[in-house]
Amino acid sequence: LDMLEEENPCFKPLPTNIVDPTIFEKRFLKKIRELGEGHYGKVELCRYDPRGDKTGELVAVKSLKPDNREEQGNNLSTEINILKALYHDNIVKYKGICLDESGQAIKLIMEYLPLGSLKEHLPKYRNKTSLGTLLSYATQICKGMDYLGSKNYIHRDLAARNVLLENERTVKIGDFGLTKSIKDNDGYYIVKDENESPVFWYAPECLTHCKFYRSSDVWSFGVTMYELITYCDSSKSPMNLFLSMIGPTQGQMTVVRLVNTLKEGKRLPRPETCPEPVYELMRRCWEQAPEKRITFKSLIEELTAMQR
Ligand SMILES: C=Cc1cc(F)c(CN2CC[C@](CC#N)(n3cc(C(N)=O)c(NC(=O)OC)n3)[C@H](F)C2)cc1O
Repeated sequence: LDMLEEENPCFKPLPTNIVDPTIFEKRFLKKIRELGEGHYGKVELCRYDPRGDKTGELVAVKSLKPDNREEQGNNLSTEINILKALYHDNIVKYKGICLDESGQAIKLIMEYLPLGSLKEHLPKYRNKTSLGTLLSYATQICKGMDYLGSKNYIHRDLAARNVLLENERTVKIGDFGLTKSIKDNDGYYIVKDENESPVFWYAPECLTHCKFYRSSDVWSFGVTMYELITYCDSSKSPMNLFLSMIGPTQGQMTVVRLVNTLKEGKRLPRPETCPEPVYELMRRCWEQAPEKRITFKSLIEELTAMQR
């Protein structure tokens, strides 16, 4: 029998030095500063420093505010499960999770991209960023979005503030806080909590019927491209331009005025630095009817052709 035991691998003790690299221990996660704040939580820059000598790696950590934990807990878990399953050069990398002792306050650990979002970066590096580079960023965003759509997800919050720079040449979609699966509800998601919605990036069907399709993400991409071409100049932001078009209103009247303005066929105007063909592409993202809008696949082809 002991011959059997020594030889048989089933009896060998499991090695204890195998650790799961996606589990981060709270005691080694040291907060450095806040990177952003959302409705229900925040994203912080942390150093994971198990050796305690500041040689650990920098990571971005998303966590929920205490009073939103129970209602938003499953949203963060959903976001974690979505990001964990996404592998694409233009999507921020999932690194793991951090459980706290109670196991209540789970945290999402992502790679840290120190150049930050396009919203912060483009205004500062306007003179260093050519139109070609902007079109390359737009193409990369479409590649990430086309991949997301191929996995039956809709993003629902595509905007320059959620696109990160890995380096001067590479961008990644960095936040999936509102991403939903449309696997089993025939191609659209019913938008529930209005207060999350960035209305000036939302397509008409989202504002009127609370329905969000893949093609609603295309509309938001068009608005994001508008931001790129204007180097995220806040004086020309989609919000400021739409407010100037619909007149300063407040509260829910804003959405009503916006819907009517869009229904009349009014759209964000062509920025003076924007070549006609590029503006034409934006306009094809802003077709009133969702099914008439250009797809991310076609956007990739047309944007690539423009860069030749
Ligand atoms: C709880 C919900 C919630 C909380 C939030 F704070 C936000 C808003 N937040 C999103 C993540 C954010 C922008 C993007 N993309 N970002 C990520 C990195 C990174 N991975 O490196 C980064 N880097 C950076 O700024 O370097 C100088 N910024 C930025 F934190 C804003 C959205 C939310 O849904």
